[in-house]
Amino acid sequence: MISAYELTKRYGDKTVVHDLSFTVRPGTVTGFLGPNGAGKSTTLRMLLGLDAPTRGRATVGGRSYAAHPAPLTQVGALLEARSVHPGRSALNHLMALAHTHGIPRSRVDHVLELAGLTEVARRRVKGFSLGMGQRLGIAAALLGDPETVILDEPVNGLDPEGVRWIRNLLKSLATEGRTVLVSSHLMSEMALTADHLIVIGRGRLLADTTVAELVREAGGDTVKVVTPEADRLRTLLLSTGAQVAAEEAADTLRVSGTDAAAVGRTAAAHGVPLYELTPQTASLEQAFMDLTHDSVEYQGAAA
Ligand SMILES: Nc1ncnc2c1ncn2[C@@H]1O[C@H](COP(=O)(O)OP(=O)(O)OP(=O)(O)O)[C@@H](O)[C@H]1O
Repeated sequence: MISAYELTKRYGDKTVVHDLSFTVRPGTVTGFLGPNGAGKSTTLRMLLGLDAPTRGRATVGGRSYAAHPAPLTQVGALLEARSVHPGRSALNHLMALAHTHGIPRSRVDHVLELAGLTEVARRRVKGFSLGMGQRLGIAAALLGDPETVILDEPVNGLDPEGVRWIRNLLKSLATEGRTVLVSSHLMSEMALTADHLIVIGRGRLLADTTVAELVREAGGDTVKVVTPEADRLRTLLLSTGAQVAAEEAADTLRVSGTDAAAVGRTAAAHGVPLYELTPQTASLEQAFMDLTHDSVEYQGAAA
C-alpha cells in the first residue's frame, strides 16, 4: 500500500505538487495520470525518497522509503532517467544490484527471462535500444520480488509488442497481490491497463476514481438512434424514464439511461421504424481532456 498525505513540493516560488493525498491499494493496477508537467515524476520521486517534500509525507508499506532496511525487496521502481553504466552488461548490472541485497543469481536469471533479455544478457548496455533499456529497468525493479512496484512512464519508447508485454506484466503483478502504481500521460493506454486512476493537473488532485466510474461521469454510455419518427420515439422513450438529447440531424436521437436492446423493443412495440441503433461509449480520452483542460500547462494555440 502506498499513502501520500498532503504532499507538497515547491521549487522556488513555483508549487509543482500541491497538497496531494491519495492511497494506492494492493491487488489492482493504479494509473497515475496527468498532462505533461503535471507533477507525476516529482510525486513519484517523493514516494521513493529521492526528493524531499516541502510539506506532507509519503509511506510505502507503512514506512517512508528510506526507513526500509532492504528497500529493493519492498519497492521496485523504474524512473524515466536511465541510470545504468553503459559499459556494463545487463547481467553484470543486475548482479551488482543483487549483491547489495544478498539476492541470489537464480533470481537475476529469473528477471532476465521475465523481461525477455536472456539472450542479450551479456551484451553491453550501451548497445541497447530504448525498448531493451526499458526492459532492463523493469527487470531491475522486479529483482527484489517487491510488494510494491512503481513505474514512471514504462511504455515510453516501446513498440506495440513491448507495450502489450508491459500491460500483461502489470496486470499479473497486481493479480499476485502486489501494489502497482504506473504513471502515464496517455489515457488510452491507462484505460487498457489500470483499474483505478489517480489524475493530477498542475500538481493538484483532479480525480481518484475507477476507469468505469470515469466513463459514467463522462456521460456514460449512450445509444444513437436514427428514425424517420424521431419526435414520436422521443416521447415514447421519455415515458420509459430514458433521457433523450436531440442531435443536429432531425432524424437522430442520443439516448441515455437505457441500452440499445430496450430502445429497440420500445420502437418495435410501437411500430417505429429504425434506420440505425448504435451503442456508443464515451471517449475516455475526451473525459481526460475535459478533466485536465484547465490544468494543461502547454497548449497548442489552435487547440
Ligand atoms: N528540479 C526542479 N527544479 C525546478 N522545477 C522543476 C524541477 N523538477 C520538476 N520541475 C517542474 O515541476 C513541474 C512538474 O514536473 P514533473 O516532471 O514532475 O511533471 P510530469 O507530470 O512528470 O511531466 P511529464 O509527463 O512531462 O514527465 C514542471 O513544471 C517542471 O518544470
